[in-house]
Amino acid sequence: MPSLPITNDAVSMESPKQKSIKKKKEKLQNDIVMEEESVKKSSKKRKKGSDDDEEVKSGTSSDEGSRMKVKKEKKKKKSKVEEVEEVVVKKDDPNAVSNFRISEPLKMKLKENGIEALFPIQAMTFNTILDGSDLVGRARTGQGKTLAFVLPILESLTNGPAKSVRKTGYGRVPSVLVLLPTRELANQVYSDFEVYGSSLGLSACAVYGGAPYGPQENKLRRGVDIVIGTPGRIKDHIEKGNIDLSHLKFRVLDEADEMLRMGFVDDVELILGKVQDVTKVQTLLFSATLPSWVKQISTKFLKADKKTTDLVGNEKMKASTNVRHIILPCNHTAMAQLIPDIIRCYSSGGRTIIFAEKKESASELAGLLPGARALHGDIQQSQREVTLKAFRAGKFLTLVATNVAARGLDINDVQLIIQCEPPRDVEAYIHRSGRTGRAGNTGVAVMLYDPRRSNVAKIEREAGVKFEHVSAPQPDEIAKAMGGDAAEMITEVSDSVIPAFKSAAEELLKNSGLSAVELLAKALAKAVGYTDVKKRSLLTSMENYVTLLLEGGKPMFTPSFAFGTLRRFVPEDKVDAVQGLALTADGQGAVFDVPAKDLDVFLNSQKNAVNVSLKVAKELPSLQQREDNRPSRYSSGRGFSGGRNGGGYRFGRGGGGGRGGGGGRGYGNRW
Ligand SMILES: Nc1ncnc2c1ncn2[C@@H]1O[C@H](COP(=O)(O)OP(=O)(O)OP(=O)(O)O)[C@@H](O)[C@H]1O
Repeated sequence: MPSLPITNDAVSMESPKQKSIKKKKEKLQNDIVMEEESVKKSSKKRKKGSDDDEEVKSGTSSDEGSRMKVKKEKKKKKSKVEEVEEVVVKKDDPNAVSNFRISEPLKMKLKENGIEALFPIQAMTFNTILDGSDLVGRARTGQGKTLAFVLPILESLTNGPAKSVRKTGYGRVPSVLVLLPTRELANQVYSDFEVYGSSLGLSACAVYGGAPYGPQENKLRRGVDIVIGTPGRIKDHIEKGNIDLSHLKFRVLDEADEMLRMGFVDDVELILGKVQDVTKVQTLLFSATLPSWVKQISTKFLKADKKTTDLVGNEKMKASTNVRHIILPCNHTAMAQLIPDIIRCYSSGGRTIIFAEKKESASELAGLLPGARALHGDIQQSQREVTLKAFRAGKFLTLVATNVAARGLDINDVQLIIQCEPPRDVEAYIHRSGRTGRAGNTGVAVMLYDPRRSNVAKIEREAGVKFEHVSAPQPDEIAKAMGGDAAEMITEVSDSVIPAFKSAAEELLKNSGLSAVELLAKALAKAVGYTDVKKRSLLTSMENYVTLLLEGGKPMFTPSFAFGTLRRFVPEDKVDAVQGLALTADGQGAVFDVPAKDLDVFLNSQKNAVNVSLKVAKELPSLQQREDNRPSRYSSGRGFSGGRNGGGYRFGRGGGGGRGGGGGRGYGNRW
């Protein structure tokens, strides 16, 4: 049977009607902004015109009135926006929930959770799954692949083809088995099945390693309809006789490529092989990335007439289109000091997930960043769950994780992803950066890299992203990013505090030797916790270093040639202190960092050189890329083939450690 057509993502699927509604919404939103601006302006005018305290006060109270009016208006208009939205969903959207064979209780539950229409991957696969086909589904991160299998499975079990054959009652054996790569993902998918399944009287159970067997066994013994778990623990339960797959109706491989890459391929095969009559089971395979070797493997697990819905296909851009993909040069020594500023500039006050390659690096970095917590495979499972729950609840805003958090995790308001170094696989880049910009929201992914060692071009090429190149945030950018927040915080402080603090303020103004504006600037900085302005180099992002550009009037083929040129006119000890020297992409020069205190020595010594130019780089030029010859982490679909040598590092202490990773069960040991 033919595959479903490959279509573009949600953005390009807008109908003319939807476009016109979108315009209406934009107009309404513009109106709101314009009205706000006009109130701001009139309040400014009032303040300007009043000299005496009383007048300012009355101006302020009328400001408050205006602000409340704007808020009310805004609310009214927002609800208009929502109304418009609802009309689109109800009347015209072919993906409206009402257009699918979804039963009433499930519809209600979806509505309760704000879901009125299916996302494209869900809409395009719903009937195929409900009508009984095996399916390979692929859509970019955050596009709703989980509900793409949850909804039709639930309907099939309660109102569709699987209804008549499904086991019910106490001690029933499961009808659905979902295999996925991480424990955190198991819990997340479990809660989707619980939320939506309970509305139809179906129950689910999550089973994964690191958690006690007892409660899992009890639940399985009482009988569940859906089992979700990681391959190792599922296999254990099968072997202990706790899971009976004889009446299975659905097998789902979520994040299939990662499961197989992690070395779970034997476990997965063994589990899937327990199903005696495969003709009676529907198998679904979903991921945002489907390397060709996974497609080959899928022919082994899925029926020959399986369907494929691939919303990425041959499109160049494989990563999320809702994410700004940024790269920033940085050496490991500078990382822990730089990251807080990246968060200040790019997180919009939301949550940040930082990805480190190794467990030790994640713990170490979490310890160095105020308010951050670590999540990785060496942390006890119960603590992992506590940490993730607290992160979801907003109790802390920075999570430093290994790849355990790279796949599938859907956490509200993650605005920023930071990757401490380029991952080896393009798939890892796609999934990590996809923890933001989900369900139509936007986000930022910043990847740190060492220009001399990292190969970002490979990721750029294979993920199809066009990286924005930026340098370490400089004080003016930080002030710009935070100044608005700071001003808002000050504006929000009640005027009632003025009399209490006025005399202290007057005293400060009199004695500080600073103007009122300068003092206020300091107060704004303090209000957002930024008390020390640091300049950073463009190349390594190190504090108190400056990036210099050396050009010699002829091609510079190697770093040693550049060092040799420098040695001709700069004192030896100063050349030895140079950091991060890298050749420019045009082959005509080199950039490197020098301690700010040595800057004059470098610039003045060029008087002794002929045909050489040395100047402070205003921006980082394009640099030569290192070709990546590292072996692939997996081989021909048989899971992870070996560890990675080197790559370990210590934060703030420089240097690269060398520790073999991997071993055992693929990544099990790495994260
Ligand atoms: N039809 C819908 N309408 C609104 N929100 C939805 C809809 N479907 C899913 N969502 C929300 O979108 C978010 C992303 O969904 P989901 O986690 O399933 O994405 P995904 O494609 O599996 O991503 P990843 O590839 O990263 O695992 C979730 O918060 C989910 O609740």
